[in-house]
Amino acid sequence: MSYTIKTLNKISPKGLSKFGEGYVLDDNAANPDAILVRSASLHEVEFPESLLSIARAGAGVNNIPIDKCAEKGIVVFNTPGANANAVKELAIAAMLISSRKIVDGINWANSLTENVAKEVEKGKAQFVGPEIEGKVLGVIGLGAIGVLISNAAVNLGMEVLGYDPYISIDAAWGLSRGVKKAPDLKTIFEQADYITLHMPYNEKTKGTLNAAAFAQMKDGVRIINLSRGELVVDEDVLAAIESGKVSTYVTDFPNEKLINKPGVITIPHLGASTPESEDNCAEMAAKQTKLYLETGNIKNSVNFPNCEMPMSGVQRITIAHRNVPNMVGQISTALADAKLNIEHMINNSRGDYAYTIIDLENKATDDSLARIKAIEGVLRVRVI
Ligand SMILES: NC(=O)C1=CN([C@@H]2O[C@H](COP(=O)(O)OP(=O)(O)OC[C@H]3O[C@@H](n4cnc5c(N)ncnc54)[C@H](O)[C@@H]3O)[C@@H](O)[C@H]2O)C=CC1
Ligand SMILES: O=C(O)CCC(=O)C(=O)O
Repeated sequence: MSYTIKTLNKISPKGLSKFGEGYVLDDNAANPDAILVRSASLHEVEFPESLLSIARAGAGVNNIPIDKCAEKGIVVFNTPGANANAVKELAIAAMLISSRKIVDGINWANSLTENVAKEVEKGKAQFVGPEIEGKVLGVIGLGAIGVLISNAAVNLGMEVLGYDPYISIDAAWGLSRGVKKAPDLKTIFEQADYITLHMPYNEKTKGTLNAAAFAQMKDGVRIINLSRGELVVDEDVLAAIESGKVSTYVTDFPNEKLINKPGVITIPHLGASTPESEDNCAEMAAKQTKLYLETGNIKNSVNFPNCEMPMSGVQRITIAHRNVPNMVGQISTALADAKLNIEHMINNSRGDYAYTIIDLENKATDDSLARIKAIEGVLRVRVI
């Protein structure tokens, strides 16, 4: 069996090498079995019938229409935590450059033409900025990145307040005891000297930092946004800088409104741009894709449930379907009517969608497969 993988964006060769024999890597494939992508938007893309999966080599999946994919039985993966350390390190740098006027200072030093050493000592007073030790950091979103930055900030001597209404048990276990729980955003807004955003961008989080939020914050607060531009209302943060409410806004998401504005430091989406994180993300994306193509097992999907079973029997069929009653009953009946015996089976659900893996003792007939495909709510049937 040979599979074609289409790659969008620069995906680390170390990760792509995981595919190995039997895989064709083609940037221009018209009918790929799988896509590997970083930040390229797939919202306007028409997906071919051949496409079985999309793997986001990274965390945020707002560039992928995950519900549309689910309806077509296309499994979407991401790579949880694979670039978290890279973002944590940039977040620490962002806090420091938001405080110490390092960027303005470097630009100024480079603009000097003569008597440089003397001019530096005379002019440096304009670039004084506060230390972060002893200050209050508000972390919004305590997932893979939020936990790392919270713990690092505690170690740097900051007081850390964390807010996450959906925190996972694993994330809670990973948090330093020094991190205090904020019961709501208001607490973060009212108490933090620095606020850093580490939640996903979606309809609920869009514009979380808006004029009403800035009004509740301390004067001179510093805002770090390495998550997604849309979480902060550009006009409102610019107005808050103008009024002195916000001292500095560091964002990894420059746009025409934000570049070259006083008080705004724009970084060209470098959060995950380290060799280590590019390798980690690509390796994880490749491994998950390979696993899915070769076994139908799903690991780290964002639109279907995770579902894994060791291969057994003579033939495996997988069914991606809507999460509706009696689906397993209808599938089993179609198989039983064709005198097909199930050796092992697993069915998991997640929200509106579910996934079933069945290992058969004998090969499925075309008729039985056609019957399963025809069941209302079945989105994709694969024979492996
Ligand atoms: N600048 C860059 O290059 C990168 C940016 N990112 C961005 O950072 C985001 C977070 O990444 P990870 O920590 O890896 O994801 P994650 O999924 O591990 O953590 C996200 C956390 O946000 C929480 N959350 C969801 N809605 C929330 C809300 N309304 N308020 C507070 N918390 C909420 C979730 O419960 C979860 O704990 C990604 O979605 C992505 O947009 C991630 C990696 C690189
Ligand atoms: O691939 C990249 O450089 C961006 C990473 C990112 O934004 C993410 O993982 O959400």
